[in-house]
Amino acid sequence: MSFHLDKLTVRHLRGARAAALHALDLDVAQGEQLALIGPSGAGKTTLLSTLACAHQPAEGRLSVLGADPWALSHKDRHRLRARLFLAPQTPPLPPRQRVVTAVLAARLPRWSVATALRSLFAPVDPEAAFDALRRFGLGDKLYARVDRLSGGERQRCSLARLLLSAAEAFLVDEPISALDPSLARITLATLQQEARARNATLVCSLHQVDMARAHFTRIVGLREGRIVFDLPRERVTDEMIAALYENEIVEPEPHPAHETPERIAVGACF
Ligand SMILES: Nc1ncnc2c1ncn2[C@@H]1O[C@H](COP(=O)(O)OP(=O)(O)OP(=O)(O)O)[C@@H](O)[C@H]1O
Repeated sequence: MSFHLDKLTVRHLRGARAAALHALDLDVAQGEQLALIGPSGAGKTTLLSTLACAHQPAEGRLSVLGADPWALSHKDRHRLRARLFLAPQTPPLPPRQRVVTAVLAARLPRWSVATALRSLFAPVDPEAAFDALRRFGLGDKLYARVDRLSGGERQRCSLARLLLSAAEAFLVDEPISALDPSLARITLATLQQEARARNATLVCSLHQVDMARAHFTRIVGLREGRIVFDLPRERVTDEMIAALYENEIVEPEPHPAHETPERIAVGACF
């Protein structure tokens, strides 16, 4: 079992009355793949970072790869985290670094200090970084600077790190939020292939419900910090999806009257 949650409650602020996750029960077997869906603020990111042992739960029981992370010593919890890969929505990549160095950093936990230092100056295994980037359609960015990448390219650069990691579970937060439909499909397919090939668990939050239903066989719907459903995709109905997102669609503001060309021109000057 990769993850076992038993009545797990998580609060962002110690002592805060409102919990971000309320008494969640969830089991995820090793090698299983599931999509996490739900409206903004539902708790998807909080759940992923809790599974990554980044948030200490307030109540309930959590088991990650067979261990209670918060009963471990600091050092052992660090070792446990190294067996997981959390890909945040906005990856914290060092801005001035070359893509090749940023991707190879996924190997740091397995390198000696000498190898790590050497790789900063002359990348130790650029072919591996290239292969990982190529699988996400980014092979041509190997030597680009991270701060010159677009939002979608940064996201895929972070996912290329995942391929070079030795993680047994991938926790991926909205990996396709900045991608066009074709790249989104390639990206999800690559993540799923990699997870299958190494029998890693994949928990992936998605805002694109259609993509979640098309790619994942298990769908977990989260709303206001609670699991609303946890079902095989064929049992998830359109009505359930509508209820999950009910009242979440904000009507656009009525269009303002057209600006005169003069005003647009003045605005453009400033
Ligand atoms: N660092 C934080 N401090 C305090 N509250 C937080 C923090 N991060 C998230 N929250 C709150 O926890 C709840 C769940 O947020 P979370 O980011 O997990 O939702 P989400 O489903 O990932 O949303 P989105 O789809 O918009 O990314 C929200 O009410 C949010 O305001």
